[in-house]
Amino acid sequence: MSTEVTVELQQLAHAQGLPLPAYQTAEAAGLDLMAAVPEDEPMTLAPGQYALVPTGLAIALPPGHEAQVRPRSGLAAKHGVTVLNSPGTVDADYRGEIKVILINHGAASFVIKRGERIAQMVIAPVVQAALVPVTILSPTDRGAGGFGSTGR
Ligand SMILES: O=c1ccn([C@H]2C[C@H](O)[C@@H](COP(=O)(O)OP(=O)(O)OP(=O)(O)O)O2)c(=O)[nH]1
Ligand SMILES: [Mg+2]
Repeated sequence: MSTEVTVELQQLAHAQGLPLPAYQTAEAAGLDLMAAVPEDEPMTLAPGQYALVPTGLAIALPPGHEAQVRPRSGLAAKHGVTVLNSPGTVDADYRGEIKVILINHGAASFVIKRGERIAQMVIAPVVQAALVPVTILSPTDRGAGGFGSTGR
């Protein structure tokens, strides 16, 4: 079973009437985020275009956690629509509206209607680093090899 943390959720005025995000299945990792665009003003992404899409939601995460804004595979597979900065990072101390930067890599225009599930949000623990400046790093077998150094 997955672990559970309590996250305060604020539905902003322009999201009133939309359902709150919910896990779609028992072990789902992500909460679907909905577009809080006006009912009479859907947003259209022309091919190659990107935009900041409002969700009408703000959250207060417990310290030591983040929310990752990730694409929905269905939108990517069917329409070429994805999250431009994926995974977007929502910091635990952010109290503003969560927004999704959607980009249309598809060949056709993509219309985002109010309530459309545009991305998903995964809550995850965060480890902060205590950085220790050194002149020489501890050695390993790999060393500086990378980018295909172990062969194909
Ligand atoms: O997809 C995203 C990514 C970020 N944010 C919000 C929450 C996050 O805490 C804040 C800052 O995000 P980030 O650190 O990625 O952006 P930045 O360009 O570094 O801005 P800042 O200087 O405000 O940190 O913006 C979103 O709503 N959606
Ligand atoms: Mg930042």
